[in-house]
Amino acid sequence: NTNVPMSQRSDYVDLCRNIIRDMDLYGVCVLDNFLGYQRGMTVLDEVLNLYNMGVFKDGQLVRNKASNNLKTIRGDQIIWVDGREDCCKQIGQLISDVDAVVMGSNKMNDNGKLGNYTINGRTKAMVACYPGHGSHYVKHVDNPNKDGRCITAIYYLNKDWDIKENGGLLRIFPEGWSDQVADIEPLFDRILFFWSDRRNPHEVQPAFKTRYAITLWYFD
Ligand SMILES: O=C(O)CNC(=O)c1n[nH]c2ccccc2c1=O
Ligand SMILES: [Fe+2]
Repeated sequence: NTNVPMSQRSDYVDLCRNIIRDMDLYGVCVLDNFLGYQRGMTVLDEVLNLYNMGVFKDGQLVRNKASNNLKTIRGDQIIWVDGREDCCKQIGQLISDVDAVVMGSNKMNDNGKLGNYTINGRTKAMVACYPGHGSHYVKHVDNPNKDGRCITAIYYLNKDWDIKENGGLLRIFPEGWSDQVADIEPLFDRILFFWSDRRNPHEVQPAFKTRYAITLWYFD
């Protein structure tokens, strides 16, 4: 039942309850098979098409930690998409499905909030590509200084991803969980939610295969 709108899916309520519970307990939530294989592939095709059109901005320059010289490697390459562009209709559908579960969870929670937030907006979709060759993202907090973003939602597009071979693990260091970390593999059709603030410092470990993800940040 992945071709019906998200809010009509039979497991919609379960998905939202799952998000509410995990966000309240851990501040992190991972859902697999979010769109289903078919629709996941249509989103991947649009992203590959964008990449092959060369519209991604060059990634930020980061010093290659491995070599102590100043050889720089390109980190993530990104493009912002609002989902209504002709070339991004399927990405647009993904966005409305993520909206449906985030807003659904927001409304469904007994206090009508998700983690004391009343979500009322989001950024456009940031399509990111880590071009392999060790490209990574240093440990950081998405929203360290209360810029309004409260939930990070990341949809992964990487088929047949072998974490040992390909790297690119997302490691979250949830605050308050002493030495526990959350290791998330960037697997195809997986979606991840986490609080964007200082509760969730995280890093993208070096990737050795092209690694795609689509990120939305929700505001309250
Ligand atoms: O891809 C992931 O698994 C996690 N990704 C991140 O945490 C992440 N966080 N903040 C950014 C800001 C600008 C461009 C890319 C990023 C970025 O990939
Ligand atoms: Fe981040």
